Amino acid sequence: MNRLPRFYPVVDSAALVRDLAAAGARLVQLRIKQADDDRLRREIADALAACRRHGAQLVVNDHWELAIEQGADFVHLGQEDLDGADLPALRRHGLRLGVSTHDRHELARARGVRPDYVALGPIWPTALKAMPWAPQGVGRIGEWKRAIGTLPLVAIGGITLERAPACLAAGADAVAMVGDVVRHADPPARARAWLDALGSLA
Ligand SMILES: Cc1ncc(COP(=O)(O)OP(=O)(O)O)c(N)n1
Ligand SMILES: Cc1nc(C(=O)O)sc1CCOP(=O)(O)O
Ligand SMILES: [Mg+2]
Repeated sequence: MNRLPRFYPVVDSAALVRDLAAAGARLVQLRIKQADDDRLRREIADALAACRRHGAQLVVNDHWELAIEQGADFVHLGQEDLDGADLPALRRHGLRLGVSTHDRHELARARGVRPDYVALGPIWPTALKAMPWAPQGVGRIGEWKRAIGTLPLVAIGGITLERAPACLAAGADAVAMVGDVVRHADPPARARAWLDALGSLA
């Protein structure tokens, strides 16, 4: 298992994938929740071209068939997506898999599909989406890491640059975020600040 870059931004456009990859991000997720297949194809293709140009890896959230078609590096799936996804097809086409977890049951289910990383969230409250889970707290990162060992763990939910070191110290291998970068006045500059703060391992 190749180590995940510690800085893992989640964005909703190929343009932002491009800008963050150009700024130095080496793992970026394209998370588009409402779009028709033609637009999704264009966005994924453009995001992938930008990642290839800058030596970054692209994660596609939800849209696993288009991710296979376009040759993305990773797919990220939520628990509700696992039933409908053709996981053997992902493996056949060489895509790696990230799975969301929010409680012990979901962690056990995620581990059962042998993902390349699991995510735990929301660590802190998040404004991005309504979630039925209470904030996990930093302590649960350590609990998850002790449970999964060398399987990479991504922390997500309310994570800011200021909060990130606590997540990494608690055992997260990477930190994922939306608002702290996407809602910043200058997302590429914020990405560079993240990369500087997380050091060469980012
Ligand atoms: C790195 C990472 N972790 C968790 C999520 C959430 O994914 P999911 O459960 O599929 O929910 P949506 O993002 O689709 O609303 C993620 N996207 N990335
Ligand atoms: C997309 C997502 N998934 C979560 C989970 O817990 O599975 S929390 C989250 C939102 C992350 O956005 P922000 O960094 O702005 O809080
Ligand atoms: Mg999803």
